[in-house]
Parts: sequence; C-alpha cells; structure tokens
Amino acid sequence: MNDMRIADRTVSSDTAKMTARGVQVYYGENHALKDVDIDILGGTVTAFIGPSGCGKSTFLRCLNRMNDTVSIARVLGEIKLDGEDIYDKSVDPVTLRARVGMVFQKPNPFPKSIYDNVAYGPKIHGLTKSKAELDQVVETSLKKAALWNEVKDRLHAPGTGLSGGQQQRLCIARAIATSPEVLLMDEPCSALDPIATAQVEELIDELRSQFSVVIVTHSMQQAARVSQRTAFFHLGHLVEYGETGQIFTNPQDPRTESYITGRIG
Ligand SMILES: Nc1ncnc2c1ncn2[C@@H]1O[C@H](COP(=O)(O)OP(=O)(O)OP(=O)(O)O)[C@@H](O)[C@H]1O
Repeated sequence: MNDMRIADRTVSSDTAKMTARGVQVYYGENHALKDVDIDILGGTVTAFIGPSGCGKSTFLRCLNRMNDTVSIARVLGEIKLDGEDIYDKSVDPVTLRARVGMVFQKPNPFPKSIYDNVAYGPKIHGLTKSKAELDQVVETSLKKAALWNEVKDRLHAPGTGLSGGQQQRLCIARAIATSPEVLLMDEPCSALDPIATAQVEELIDELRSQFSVVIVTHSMQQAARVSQRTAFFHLGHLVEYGETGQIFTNPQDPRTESYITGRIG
C-alpha cells in the first residue's frame, strides 16, 4: 500500500444522497447481507471493498433494486433516495434505475450502433422532445464519458466493434445519458487493461462533480485512488465505513486491518 496515488479527499457535500437502514438480503436460506446501515453522500465516490462473497455486489444491487430481478432474493430494511423509500410500491424500478444508473463488470453494449446505445435510455424515458435534442444528449454523454473524440466520426457503427476500454466508456455514456443522480459501478475496470483502467478512473473523478458514484472494487489501490469514502464488508456485515484515508491508514476494526494488510482476502 506504499506506492498509491491518493484521490482528492474533499467531498463536495456532507448530506446523504442515499440512506440504508437495517438492510438484510437473503438468497433463499443464504443470509447474504446482515443489517447494513450506511449514508451515501452526494458528490462523493464511495468504494465498497472486502473479500470475495462478502456481499458488496449484493448491496450495490439493492441501491437500484437490481435484486428485484433475482427471484430467490429477498430484501428487508429501508433504502431511501433523497428521503424517499425506493422500495415503496409507488416507485417504478425502471424509472428508479434512470436515477440510479449502473455500469457492470463486463462492458455490455447493446448490439446496436454507438449512437443508439447512448440514445436508448433518453428515448425509453421520453427525456428528449426532438431529434436535435437527442443528438445533443448523445454528444454530451459521450463527451462526459471521454469517448466523443474517438467515435464522433462513426456514431452509426456497432458499439460492439469498439475496444474493451471504449466499450466500457460507451456503457458509462449510456448510463449517464439519463442524467442519473447516482452511478453504481460493479468492478468497472476488471476486464480492462491498465491504460483503459486509468482512463475510467480519471473519468470517475470527473463524474463525481455531477453525481454520487458508488464503486465495488477488488483493488484496494483503486479504492484509494478514486474514492473519498470507503466501506469494508466482511461475511455480509458492513464492518467499517469512513473517510478513505482513515480506513487505509488507521482502521478501527481488526477485521479491516487484517484485510488491508493482506491477512484476510
Ligand atoms: N444471484 C444470486 N443467487 C444466489 N446467491 C447469490 C446471488 N448473488 C450473490 N449470491 C450469494 O450472496 C453472497 C454475497 O455475494 P456477492 O456477489 O454480493 O459478494 P461480493 O462481495 O460482491 O463478491 P465478489 O467480490 O466475489 O463479487 C455469496 O454467498 C453469493 O454466493
């Protein structure tokens, strides 16, 4: 942990964008997540770290109700976005996922053109009124995802023809095209080479000026590079949550210390 570039630790907001209280997740009989309480801050990158199977992705997927799509998953407790219960019956999960977007581990562009990948969300949510407005959203999203210059002359070529790193930036552009308030990223760099990883990490830092980012990562170096807040999960428990520098240099719980020093993994 010595040669780490450290992210700017200042957070632009200390108000909670999302809050979770007493969250439990069961997959059938498997109690995967146990009594998780957390406040996700606005304008902040929050990293979820912990050993394989500790529940990081499960909790991430609770934040935009992706676990609704898993028939054996049961989510208990309360999760709020701007004070509103996202599991309330009146909340449409598809609309919620436009506000709380997601980028997955493997780049998964639709088998459509670069343009149509980005235009998809604004179209289905009726966010634009004209073709010119949609063109503008596509361009702005690709610019925010640092991909515009590489693709502006081939917007109608298939998204699947891009390199892995470009495909992941296309998926980020697709996720931000609906102007989400929170962006969830589940190990977004695990399929990328070091150069593409550095590009996506730089992007994450820029994106937090517009919304909260929550990133699951296996890499402690990555958590230290990109996040201002870190949550350490172990065996389904949220063991420790705090300022990233403090978690890595002065952990309060012996389990966190064991993990960051490599004694549990
Ligand atoms: N779709 C699913 N169906 C059944 N069990 C699941 C499912 N997804 C996760 N689990 C179980 O929930 C527990 C937590 O898994 P989860 O994927 O959330 O952990 P993780 O910390 O993200 O792991 P990794 O770092 O390996 O991705 C594990 O016991 C896992 O087997």
